[in-house]
Amino acid sequence: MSDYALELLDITCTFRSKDDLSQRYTAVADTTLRIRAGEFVSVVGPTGCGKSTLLNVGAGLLEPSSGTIKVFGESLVGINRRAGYMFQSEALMPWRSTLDNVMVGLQYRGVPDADARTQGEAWLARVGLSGFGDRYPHQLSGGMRKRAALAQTLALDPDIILMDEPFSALDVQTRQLMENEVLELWAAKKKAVLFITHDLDEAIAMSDRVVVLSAGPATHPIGEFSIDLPRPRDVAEVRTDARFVELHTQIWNVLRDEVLKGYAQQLKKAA
Ligand SMILES: Nc1ncnc2c1ncn2[C@@H]1O[C@H](COP(=O)(O)OP(=O)(O)OP(=O)(O)O)[C@@H](O)[C@H]1O
Repeated sequence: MSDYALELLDITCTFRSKDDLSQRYTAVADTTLRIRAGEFVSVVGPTGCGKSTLLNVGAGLLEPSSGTIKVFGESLVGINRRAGYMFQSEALMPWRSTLDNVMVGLQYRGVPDADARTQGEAWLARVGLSGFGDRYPHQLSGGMRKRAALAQTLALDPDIILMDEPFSALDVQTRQLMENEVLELWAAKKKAVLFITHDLDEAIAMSDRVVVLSAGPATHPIGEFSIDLPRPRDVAEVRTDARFVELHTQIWNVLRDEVLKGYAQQLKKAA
């Protein structure tokens, strides 16, 4: 079996420009990204560079213009059924209770209702939401909704977890609590994680490896850093570690110019 859970090989994604349909825009070019089984990899890059595009390619939601995707060594066709996703936006269905939201994926998979309920309740307990199963999403705080979404994703026991800035809407303290919870759950099950974030501190604190993308167009990896900080980690405490500071400086040296380029492009687009 392949060592890699997910391989994005020589991926290029070209879109019709949103502003002028006769123009084409190459968001991502010739990008190769491999994630080992059990590895936690973060991808950082300037705003609008193509991070979500790569994640969508890995999820099988977006077909690249060229390149190959492999899942545990097999070429991916259609949706990546070994992967679970957690996006920035809320994925909970507002008309379903929290427990029903967690159960729904299992029910779609044909798990009998009683089993789905037992597993759903166990997942709610694992993410600290015991007793909240009958609440509706609007009756939960932002952090609780993220916990419910996490339970919904992990209940399906995916071998690969794709996360696109899942905690960016949360306040700093809640965010750190959630990051620690994700690390604990990950340490127990050791799934492959592809984590997209704007936040370099978050990327370093969580990951085994951080990949830096260039500013667009034709975004591609321009740096890769192994994060040799010991585990288990507390995301707040690890930030004071001398090695964390050293890694942050090294990665920021690569990322800084790209962030400035990305920012200039956003200003140009807005003008
Ligand atoms: N379906 C599409 N059609 C046209 N252009 C697109 C499409 N999807 C993405 N793009 C463009 O591709 C580029 C990369 O977008 P993407 O959302 O992947 O960036 P990102 O790094 O995730 O952004 P952010 O950091 O703001 O979340 C952007 O310029 C975006 O406008």
